[in-house]
Formats: sequence, C-alpha cells, structure tokens
Amino acid sequence: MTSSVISIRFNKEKVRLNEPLYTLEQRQQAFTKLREVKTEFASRGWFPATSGNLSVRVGEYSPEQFTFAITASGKDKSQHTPEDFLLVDHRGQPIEPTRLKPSAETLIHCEIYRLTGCGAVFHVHTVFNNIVSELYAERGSVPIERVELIKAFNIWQEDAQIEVPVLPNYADIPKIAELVEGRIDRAIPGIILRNHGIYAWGANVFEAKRHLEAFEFLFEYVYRWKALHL
Ligand SMILES: CSC[C@@H](O)[C@@H](O)C(=O)COP(=O)(O)O
Ligand SMILES: [Zn+2]
Repeated sequence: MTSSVISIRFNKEKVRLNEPLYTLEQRQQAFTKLREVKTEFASRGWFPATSGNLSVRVGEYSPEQFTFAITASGKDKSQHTPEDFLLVDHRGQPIEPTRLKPSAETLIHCEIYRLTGCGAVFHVHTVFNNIVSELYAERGSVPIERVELIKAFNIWQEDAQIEVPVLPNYADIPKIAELVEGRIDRAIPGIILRNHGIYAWGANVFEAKRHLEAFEFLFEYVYRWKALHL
C-alpha cells in the first residue's frame, strides 16, 4: 500500500493521514514469515490447544505509530488456512477490513514493540516455561547462570547470570500490558507470564526465534537441574 501522505493542521499540531506505513509486498512477506515460523513451532508442539501467538512488524516504525502482522485469535495454529493472520496498528486495531479477530494478547505485543522497537514477537506456552515461572513467581524472575546458551542473548561474560522477568497472569490483558513497561529488562529479550507462557522478541524473525529457542532450552535446564537437586 503506497498511499501518499496527506498532512493537515489540527489545533496547530501536524497530523498525518493515510500513512504510507507499509507496502503490499512487505505485508505479504510478513505473512509468509509468520506462516513459516508457525509451521516450525507447531512441529515442536509449541501451540497446544490453540495457545500461542506470533507477530512480525511491517514497514515504518516510531514508538507512537507502527503496524504489525499477528495471528488471528483462537485458531488451531498447527493448521494453515487463508485466514491465519491480519494487520493491526500500534493500538492493536485491525487496519484492513476483516472478519478476523486479532490475538486476545495483541496489546502485550503492542507494548513490546512500543518499548523495544523490535521486529518480531513470539509467544508460546510450554510445560517448562510454565513450571519455572511458578517455581520463581515469588522472586519475580527466573535466575539462570553459567549456561553457554545465555550467549544467544548477546551476553558474553563467562560467569553471566541473568534474571528472566515473571509477571502475574491476570485474565484482564490490558492489566498485564500495563505492567510490561516496568518489568522489561533491556538486556533480556523476554518476559514470562506466570503459569501461562513466554513472550520472546528480537530485531527480526531470525533473532526472535533464536531468543525463544534459547529461553526454552534454559527453562528446561533450570527445571531439570532443580529436579536433580531437590
Ligand atoms: C487456549 S488457551 C491460550 C489463550 O488463552 C492465550 O493465552 C493464547 O496464547 C492464545 O490466544 P489467541 O487469542 O489465540 O492468540
Ligand atoms: Zn497465551
């Protein structure tokens, strides 16, 4: 969509209409990438019972205005249909005529894009991310140290220790979204909702996938280490 920018003056403030935020090619590329990632994560069993959601940012970005492609709500993410994804704006509102509903958790994606400027956000529910979030819920973060895969987050110290933030899992998604700003750690590209699942992000699909895989490896490590030392 290469619409021209129309500028108007409103209360002396310049407001842009018909933003050329993305092209049709970028939209198609985002849907294709989401489809590839969805296929791969489904093959790992990372979308049980329709859980999980994926998004990729499309086109221009500023913290105040951006667009992203996201999975439609409630779909069986192991199946492909012509109605799996839709485009939403920085408020999580669909920006094209559609009967699809964006993911119920779209507002959390919005906050992550707004705060980090990242290019992709992936959310999965796994037994390991649920168990470690419960184990460390009171602490408010999952501690991980001395594991090589911490380097997947571009943290290169030999004795690195990280804490992955754990947020409460309210039924009210806007209430969770409000907490994100206070809990994001710039060095750690992920947050866990207690007994729910992880959101991992990255500059692009490749990086977000690497981060998510690293988190899941580390959570399984933490779980198994704990189980061995109980
Ligand atoms: C079916 S349980 C999972 C949902 O409640 C939710 O947490 C989830 O991850 C998927 O929601 P969705 O609206 O399909 O994106
Ligand atoms: Zn979820």
